Amino acid sequence: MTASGNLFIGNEWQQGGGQEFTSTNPANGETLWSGAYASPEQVSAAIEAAARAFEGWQRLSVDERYAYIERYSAIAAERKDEMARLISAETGKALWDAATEAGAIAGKAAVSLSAYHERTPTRDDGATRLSHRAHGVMAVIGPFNFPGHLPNGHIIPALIAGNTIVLKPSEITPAVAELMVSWWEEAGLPAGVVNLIHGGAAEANQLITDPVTAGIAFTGGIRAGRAIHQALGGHPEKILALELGGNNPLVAWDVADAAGAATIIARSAFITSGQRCTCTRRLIVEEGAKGQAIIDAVTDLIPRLRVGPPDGEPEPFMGPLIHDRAAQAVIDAQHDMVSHGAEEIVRSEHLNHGPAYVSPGLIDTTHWTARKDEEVFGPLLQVIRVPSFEEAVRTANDTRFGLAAGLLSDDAALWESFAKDIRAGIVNWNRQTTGASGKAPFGGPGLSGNHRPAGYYSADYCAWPMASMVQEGPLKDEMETKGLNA
Ligand SMILES: NC(=O)C1=CN([C@@H]2O[C@H](COP(=O)(O)OP(=O)(O)OC[C@H]3O[C@@H](n4cnc5c(N)ncnc54)[C@H](O)[C@@H]3O)[C@@H](O)[C@H]2O)C=CC1
Ligand SMILES: O=C(O)CCC(=O)N[C@@H](CCC(=O)O)C(=O)O
Repeated sequence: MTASGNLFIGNEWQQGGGQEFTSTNPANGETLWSGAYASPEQVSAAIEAAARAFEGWQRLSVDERYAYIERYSAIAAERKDEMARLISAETGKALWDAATEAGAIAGKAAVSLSAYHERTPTRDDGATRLSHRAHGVMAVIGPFNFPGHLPNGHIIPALIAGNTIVLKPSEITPAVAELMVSWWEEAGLPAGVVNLIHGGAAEANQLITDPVTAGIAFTGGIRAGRAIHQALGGHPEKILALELGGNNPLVAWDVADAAGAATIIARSAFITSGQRCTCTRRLIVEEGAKGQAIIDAVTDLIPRLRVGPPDGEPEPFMGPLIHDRAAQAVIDAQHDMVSHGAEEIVRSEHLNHGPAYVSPGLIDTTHWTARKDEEVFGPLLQVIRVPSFEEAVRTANDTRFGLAAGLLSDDAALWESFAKDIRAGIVNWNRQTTGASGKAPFGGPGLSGNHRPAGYYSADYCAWPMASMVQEGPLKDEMETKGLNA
């Protein structure tokens, strides 16, 4: 935390008045950061500061607002190594993986500006006019797994549109949020345009239900997403964008290069230790020799994936999970599957590096009798063998979620058919399910969100359209009024 405090309200750093908490490096258990949650009064003060700033901020032109954002992005680009090291230390991501996130933070501004112009165009033909207006104070609530890039992916489009922000990052990753907010301060942003509070569910709930908060951009799991949706029931006046999890399928069918497929599968399932919402959770293959060849290739590859300290040499493929409870949850999920008929192919195991580490696991859940359609947020990949491609697509769609899906196949006709029938927002062919493009919308149907995709379409939930019919003055009413007595 900064010398003067860990909350940023109205451009002042101040100590949190609520419960004290710490952030821990999952690779070694060391305390990385300590601070305190915002008190209820401080949550209110942050909202008030953002509300005061809104009037002036929304009156600036897009170009004027963007000038601040460009300054922030230049700082982010200059200091991306520092950010990568912090992300890696706070989340346990391999340093190379954290560096891609730090790069994405720096690269978000330009793409968000084109998205704003494309998605919220201004039109004026003399008689009708279309413009877009900001909502007001927007709450941004972030997850731990992309503690910089994902909140940043809400904040920048919201600021371009003219909103002001109260950010509540994950309580597991406060330090990354703090560094990011210090860059906004350094960029000279007017007081109150971006505010930072820390807290958990209670603080988030106060923030979103405050009558002044006009919009909520949330990225996280289904449980919190549902709680927010319920808390805002009966409040149609608030814009709510929920980016939630997935139980993402990857179908491998008619692929000659099984080893090549295996590397794509590994990058889909195990990158960031399986802690991406886009990670493949279910690998669907053909019964018999063809499917077995894919499974064998993945089985051979798994021991080659280096798991170790995020900054280790040689560099690891993946580091620890976010904490030891997350690691244990993977082991428990695997145990639950095995006790209901699933068969371990490569067992996910605790590793000597520390309690937050587990190795990648591959498990055949074809005969799992108590199948759960839940996101296991870690490096455990389920295999499901099916007799036909139709059954593969049916199995892929057999989920309440709908975030990402993929097909690995040499057959273009299968891809065309897959793309027509699969139900997911991100659907890839011969590419990993992870690593979505910021130039595309990011979200999906079902329990993966509430139909307000982020990424390129974030501009949509950051502004509302204003339609005008206009006639230049002086006023002269030339329209006929029917039913009017002379
Ligand atoms: N679709 C997407 O864009 C993405 C989705 N995710 C999902 O996020 C999850 C992992 O991140 P986590 O940090 O563990 O998620 P989480 O849902 O536990 O926490 C996310 C945020 O919600 C807050 N929160 C928790 N309970 C709340 C409540 N009742 N009301 C209001 N706020 C509450 C937390 O304090 C935190 O800031 C996974 O499920 C993953 O799939 C992660 C990244 C991207
Ligand atoms: O908004 C964007 O730039 C694209 C979204 C994105 O970066 N997605 C990442 C991470 C999301 C996650 O899984 O937490 C991805 O697709 O890997």
